[in-house]
Amino acid sequence: MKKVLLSGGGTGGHIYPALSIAKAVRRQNPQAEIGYIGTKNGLEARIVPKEGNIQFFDVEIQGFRRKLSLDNLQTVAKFLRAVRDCKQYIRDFQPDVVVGTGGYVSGPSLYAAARMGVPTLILEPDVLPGLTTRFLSRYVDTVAVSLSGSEKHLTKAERIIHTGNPRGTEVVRANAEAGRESLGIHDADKPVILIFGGSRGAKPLNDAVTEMMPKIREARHLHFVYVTGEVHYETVTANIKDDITNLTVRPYIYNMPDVLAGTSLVVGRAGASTLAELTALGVPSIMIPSPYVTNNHQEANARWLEEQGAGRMILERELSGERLWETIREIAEDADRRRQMSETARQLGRPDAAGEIVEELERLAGKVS
Ligand SMILES: CC(=O)N[C@H]1[C@@H](OP(=O)(O)OP(=O)(O)OC[C@H]2O[C@@H](n3ccc(=O)[nH]c3=O)[C@H](O)[C@@H]2O)O[C@H](CO)[C@@H](O)[C@@H]1O
Repeated sequence: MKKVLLSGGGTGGHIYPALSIAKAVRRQNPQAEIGYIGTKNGLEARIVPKEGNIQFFDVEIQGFRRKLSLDNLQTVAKFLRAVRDCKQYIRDFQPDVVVGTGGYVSGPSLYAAARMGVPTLILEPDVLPGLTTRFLSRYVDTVAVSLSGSEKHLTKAERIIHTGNPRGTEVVRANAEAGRESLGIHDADKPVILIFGGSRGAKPLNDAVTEMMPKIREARHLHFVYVTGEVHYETVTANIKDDITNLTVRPYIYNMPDVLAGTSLVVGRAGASTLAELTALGVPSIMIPSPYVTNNHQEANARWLEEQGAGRMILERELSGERLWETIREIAEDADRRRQMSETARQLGRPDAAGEIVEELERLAGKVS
């Protein structure tokens, strides 16, 4: 397999799995050429170029509204234009296989590829497949699912394989020491508590963290890494005094695999990639699922983790600085409990996911060429 064209966007949960696949492809064939179809204004336009050596093709696309609306006519027009652009990119790049990892942009890319007879695979990261996967499932050659249960919503798919999320593979290869160093944490024995609200930050979580700041300042035996999300950074940091020595605040973290590998406890949202990362590494967590997602799927994710004993869940409507602090304290200060949660989490992980996906891509590429 020499040329792979990836496509996924909007949030980290769709971009990072695609990049993990790119890395796994290159481990097998360092000469492989990788292309990426994304939107100019999406997070992918910032993240993908940082990987280096990936050709970026941009398309314009917008999502469908669930209600009947005039906007949807415009969406259809944009979709058709995007399909035309993708066909041109595919003709230029000549990929052996096209891979989608979700987000609206995967729609035209995979649809165009399937129509042109180029082998296609889509990865579904969540238990409840999104609109794009449901639409594409009848056109693509393979749907790779991350969590069992997805398959029953994808009855039109020709072939479904269970792989897990490739982000799991990437984090187990990460370097914990480099992660801590990059944040200026030099004490190897100090438990690190990483707080982040998905790839874009979460205001309700930030409010709770602001409320517990006096407690954080006192807990010198712990180190807190607090990722606010780019858009919230200025407002949040304006209220934090800069003399808190056991706290590192960042708007965003680009070397998350290394940072996660050096983390003792994560506090955050329950998106699919985050879950894959925590379970592959065996990091205990306190999840505050986002209630603003389709079919409340993050609560299902968080509940799944809690029921197995790998994490704790606090619903956003019950979140307060005090409640969060108590839960952090219970786990952070009990090393045995952390070890137990960590072991349980690790048993749920799928560290081989990327390799399994690459194997399927090889099979698909070989089928046609
Ligand atoms: C709000 C929303 O709609 N979220 C959805 C979105 O994922 P969303 O991007 O919100 O969340 P995910 O947990 O899936 O992915 C976040 C990714 O960003 C990384 N990260 C995060 C912060 C940071 O500073 N640096 C960094 O690298 C994390 O390590 C992770 O790899 O798509 C997922 C997959 O369909 C869904 O499960 C989520 O429910």
